[in-house]
Amino acid sequence: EIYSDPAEIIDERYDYVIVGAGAGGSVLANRLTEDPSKKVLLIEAGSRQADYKNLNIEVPWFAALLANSRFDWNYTTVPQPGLNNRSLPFQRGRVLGGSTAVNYMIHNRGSRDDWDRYAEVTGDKGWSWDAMYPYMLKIEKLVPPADGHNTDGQIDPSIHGTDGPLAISLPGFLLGTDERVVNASHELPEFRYNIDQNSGDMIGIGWAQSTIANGTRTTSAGSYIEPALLRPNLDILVDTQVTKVLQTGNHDGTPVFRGVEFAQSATGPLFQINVTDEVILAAGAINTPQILLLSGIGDSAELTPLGIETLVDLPDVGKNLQDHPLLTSSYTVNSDDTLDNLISDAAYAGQQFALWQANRTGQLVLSPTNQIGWFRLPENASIWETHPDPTAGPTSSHYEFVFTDAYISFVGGPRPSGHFFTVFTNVISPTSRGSITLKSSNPFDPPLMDPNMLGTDVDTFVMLEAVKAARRFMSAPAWNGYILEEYGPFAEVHTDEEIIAYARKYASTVNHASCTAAMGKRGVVGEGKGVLNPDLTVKGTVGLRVVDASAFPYVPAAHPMAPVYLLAERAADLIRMSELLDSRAVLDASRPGEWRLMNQLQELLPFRLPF
Ligand SMILES: Cc1cc2nc3c(=O)[nH]c(=O)nc-3n(C[C@H](O)[C@H](O)[C@H](O)COP(=O)(O)OP(=O)(O)OC[C@H]3O[C@@H](n4cnc5c(N)ncnc54)[C@H](O)[C@@H]3O)c2cc1C
Repeated sequence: EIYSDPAEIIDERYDYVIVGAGAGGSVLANRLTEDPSKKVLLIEAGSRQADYKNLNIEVPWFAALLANSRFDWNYTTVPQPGLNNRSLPFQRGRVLGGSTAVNYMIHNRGSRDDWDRYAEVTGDKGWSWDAMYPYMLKIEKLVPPADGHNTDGQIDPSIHGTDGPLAISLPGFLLGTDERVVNASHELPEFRYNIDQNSGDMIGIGWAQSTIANGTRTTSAGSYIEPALLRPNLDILVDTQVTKVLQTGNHDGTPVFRGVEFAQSATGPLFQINVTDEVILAAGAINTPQILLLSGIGDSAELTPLGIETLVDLPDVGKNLQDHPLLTSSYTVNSDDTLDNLISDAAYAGQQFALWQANRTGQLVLSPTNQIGWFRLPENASIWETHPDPTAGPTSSHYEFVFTDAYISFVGGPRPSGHFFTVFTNVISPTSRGSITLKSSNPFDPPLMDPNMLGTDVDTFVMLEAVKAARRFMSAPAWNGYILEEYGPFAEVHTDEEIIAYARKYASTVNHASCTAAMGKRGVVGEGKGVLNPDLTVKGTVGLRVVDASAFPYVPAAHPMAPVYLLAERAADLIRMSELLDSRAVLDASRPGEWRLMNQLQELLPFRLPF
C-alpha cells in the first residue's frame, strides 16, 4: 500500500527499510517482498503513486520536458574548472521510479571488461560478466518496436531475456538518417558496425535498445514496484525524505544501523523507525553519500567542522564521484523532414501526439537516438605515452557517439530555425573524479556536487579526439547530399586548441553520477579502500547496505541504468543469502532440511559451493 502520511506507518514492524524508489530501490522492493514472511518499507522523497504515469514521463520524446520539473531535484553542480567554471544543472529523478522515470531510456548492460574489472577490484567473482549474465537475461523482456518493423540485423535476440520485468525495444519509428548512419559505419572500417552492443563487446555503431515498450517509457516503478503493490508485505511512504540512518546498538563493538529518521519538510516533525534486518540506501549517487555523511558515516575531517559526530570513520564516502561529459555538435541538413519539426512546429507535434494517444505510434515513441557508437582511441595515441589507458579493457570504449535527427544543445541560447543533425561526443571512461560533500548539517540543504568535468588531461584529450572522430564519421560518402555544413560555433573550431576551448565552453553532463560509496575489497578500511564490502554492506557497520549507482568502483563505460538494475538484482540475492547464513551458523547437509537450504544457497550463488 502507498502512504503519504508517516503517522500511518510509524507503528508498523518492518524487516527492511529501503530508501529511494529509483532503479536500485524498486528492484529490492519487489524481490525482497517475494518472501511473504518479510515486511518491507520503501521511503521515497518524490510524490504520489500515479505520478510515474504522468504523460511527460510516459511519452518517450517528452523526456526533455522533465528537467527542472517537479520530478527533478533541480540540483546544480559547483563551478567546474574544466568547463570555464560553469555550473551545470545536475538532473536526478524525484518520483516513484527515480531517475529511470526522467532519463533518456538507453539500455546498456555495460561491457564484459567493466564487469570483470568490478570483480577484480572487489575480489568477488560474482560481479564478473559471466556471473552477472543470468541477471542480464532475468531483468529483460525484449518486445517488438512500436512500429513493428522487421528488426533483423539490428539486434541479436538470442542474447536477450524475454520474460523479465523490464521491457526493452528497438526504436519504434524509422528515420531517414538511420540508413545513413549504418551505411557510414560500413563504409569506414574505423567505425565498424556492431549488431548488438549488449553482447559484452560494446565497440562499434549499433541500434539503440531502450526501456520503451508499446511506445511508452518503462520505469522501475512500472516494472518492479507496480507488480508488487498488491503484496500485503510492501508499504511505500512517499513525499518523505530520509534525513539520517540511526545507530541502534553495537554488535561485537561494531555499530549497528537499523533505524532511519525522516521528515516531510525542513520545518515538519522528524519521525524514526527501526527495522529488524537491514536499512538499504538506494537514494542514488548524490543522496546516498549525503545521508551517510549526515549520519556520521564518512571522513571525520569533513564531519567535525560541520558539528556532526563521526560514528564510522570512512574517508571514501562521497569521494570519487564520476560522470560522463557530453558535447553536442550540429550540422545543417538538406531536408525538412527532421525531428526538429517536433520542437519547432506545434501543429505537427500535435498531430504526432494524436497518433501517440490513438495507438502509441508516431515519432513521440522515440528516445533522442536511434543509433549509438562506442569507440576506442588508437593504441598509438600520443596520450598513452604519458598516461595509462583508463578503460577496463578492449570491450570498453573511450568515447561515445549519440546521433540525433534534430538540433540539440545543452547550453542555453535561442534555438535556431531550420533542420539539423546532431552528434553527441561523450567521454565514457573518464579519469576525472569529483565529490559529494555536505554544505551544512541540514538534510534539506542540497549537498555540494562536484563531478569535476573534463578535470584531467586524459578526459580532455579523449573529448578532443572524439570530436575529430565525429568529423571523420560525418564525412563518410553515406552523408553526401544530406549533410550541408557544420553549424554555429562548431564550424569555427579547427585546431586542437580551438576544439578544446569549444568543449570547455559547451560541454555538459550525461547525468551519470556514480561511485560515491564504492565497493572495495572486503574488510579493508581506509582512504582509497572503498565504502562498501563486495556484498554492498557498508564497511564498519552492521545492518546497513547501499544498492544504487554509488556502489560502482568505476562509472560503467555505458549508460548506467541497466547496470544499476543488475547490481540490485544481485543485491537481492546477496541479502537473501545472508539471511540463510544468519539463520544457521553452520549448515550440515546430513541434517534433515539442511540439504534443501544448501541447495537454495547454491542457487543464489554464481559459483559452486564446496559440497
Ligand atoms: C536526465 C537523465 C538522463 C539519463 N539518461 C540515461 C539513459 O538514457 N540511460 C541510462 O542507462 N541511464 C541514464 N541516466 C542515469 C540513470 O537513470 C541512473 O544512473 C539510475 O537511475 C541510477 O539509479 P539509482 O537507483 O542509483 O538512483 P535513482 O534512479 O536516481 O533513484 C534514487 C531515488 O531515491 C530518491 N531519494 C533521494 N534521496 C532521498 C531521500 N533522502 N529520502 C528518500 N528518497 C530519496 C530519489 O527521489 C529517487 O527516486 C540518466 C539520468 C538522468 C538524470
